[in-house]
Amino acid sequence: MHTSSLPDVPLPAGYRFRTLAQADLRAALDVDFWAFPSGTTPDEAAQHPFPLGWDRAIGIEADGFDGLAALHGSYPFREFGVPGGTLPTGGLTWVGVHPQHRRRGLLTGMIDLHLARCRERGEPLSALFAAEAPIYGRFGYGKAADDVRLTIARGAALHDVPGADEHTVQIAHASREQHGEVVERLHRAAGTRPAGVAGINRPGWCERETDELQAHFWADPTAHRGGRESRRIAVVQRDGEPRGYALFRRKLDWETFGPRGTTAVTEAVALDAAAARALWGVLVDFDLTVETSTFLLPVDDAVTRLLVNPRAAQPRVVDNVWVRLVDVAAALAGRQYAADADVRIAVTDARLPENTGTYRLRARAFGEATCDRVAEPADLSLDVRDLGAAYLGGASLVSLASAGLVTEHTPGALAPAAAAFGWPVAPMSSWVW
Ligand SMILES: CC(=O)SCCNC(=O)CCNC(=O)[C@H](O)C(C)(C)COP(=O)(O)OP(=O)(O)OC[C@H]1O[C@@H](n2cnc3c(N)ncnc32)[C@H](O)[C@@H]1OP(=O)(O)O
Repeated sequence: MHTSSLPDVPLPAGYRFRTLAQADLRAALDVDFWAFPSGTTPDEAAQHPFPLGWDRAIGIEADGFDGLAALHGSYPFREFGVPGGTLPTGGLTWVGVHPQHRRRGLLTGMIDLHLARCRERGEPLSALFAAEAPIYGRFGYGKAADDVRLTIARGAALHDVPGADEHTVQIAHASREQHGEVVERLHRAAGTRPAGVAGINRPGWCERETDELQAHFWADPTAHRGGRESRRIAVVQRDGEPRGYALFRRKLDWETFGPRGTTAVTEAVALDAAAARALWGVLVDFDLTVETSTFLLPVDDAVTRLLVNPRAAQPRVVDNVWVRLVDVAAALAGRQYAADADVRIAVTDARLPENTGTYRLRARAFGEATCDRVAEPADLSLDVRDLGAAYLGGASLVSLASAGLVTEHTPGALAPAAAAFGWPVAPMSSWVW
């Protein structure tokens, strides 16, 4: 048992944190499957790549209990997209508590440990995908991004884009050996310059940065296919240069009157409008299918504009990444702003009281930003959770104020601050970690 390297964070009596190693894989999968019921067994799952690094996987043991009572981990995102740049971010994940031990404060202890370790490692942010949306607000995480999910009828009309017909689309079995490099390169480019405009990135975007994550991402176990075919890829090219790709799986269904297959697109990126038009033209027109569903797309993705009848695609908007400012001053100074700003913001943070205070943020539009603690009256005040919601530019401070979550103390301070906290491109992560 190794606990000495962990910060001293309390747990309820009878429970203790424990660092984990490869020998704990089965126990980790077992508690995970207790938390997330699965048709797969831990023994089966142990055959496939495990995405967590063991240096960041922490279990909880309980007196008189075999196995692990709880588990959590985090991914070391060194380059998590924030407006105009990237910041090191602890991507909280694999949070699970055995049903016998729930509602005793184990999640609370795990969050405290996670945030303490983020601070130790110099990660000014933490981010996560929430299994259930009500869980994480109490711990200072705000809903920072949405994604949109579409169901596009086969053959749906798309606007023409000049140059689209100069592209070719190659369709193949997807594999890390064949496509790992091109997918990584295009995915990174789509996050850095999603609209082809220099300096305007997509906040919330992050790469599968570790080898464990890459191996896990490309593994394609039959149990995870939901009855669909193995993973396929469409790569759109212009003059032999890849300009976008989509990962997808089809499923064939027959009814009395004919085929009713579907295509599920799990990730799609394109570097410009013509490439997007060429790619989606293929994705919405597979033989023997009636519709194409999408998974995580930015709410401002090109396809939402390419569709002549976007309403017919039944858009559903769902919470995507949640963000928690672990070090408020470093986080506020570590992003760019969409307008000049000079504003004093009072922040409350019950979980990390060292963050509570007033911050003077000074920024040039799309340029340098500084943030200092001040002992001055605040122009605006809000909780760290709501600062997390606004941080990636996805939630306007004005909209938060309309729900009573931001208070304007200096008349006229709110609107310019809201403009500065915005960003020209909607935030989103293209994959769930
Ligand atoms: C980032 C990720 O990995 S998301 C994955 C989260 N995991 C899951 O959803 C798997 C199934 N669920 C579980 O494993 C557990 O029930 C957890 C992790 C959600 C909660 O763990 P617990 O140890 O029961 O939480 P804990 O006892 O610390 O509760 C802290 C507070 O959160 C609240 N809470 C816990 N779970 C939920 C929930 N699902 N919805 C709403 N509130 C919740 C508790 O009521 C408690 O509130 P209180 O302080 O007002 O009393």
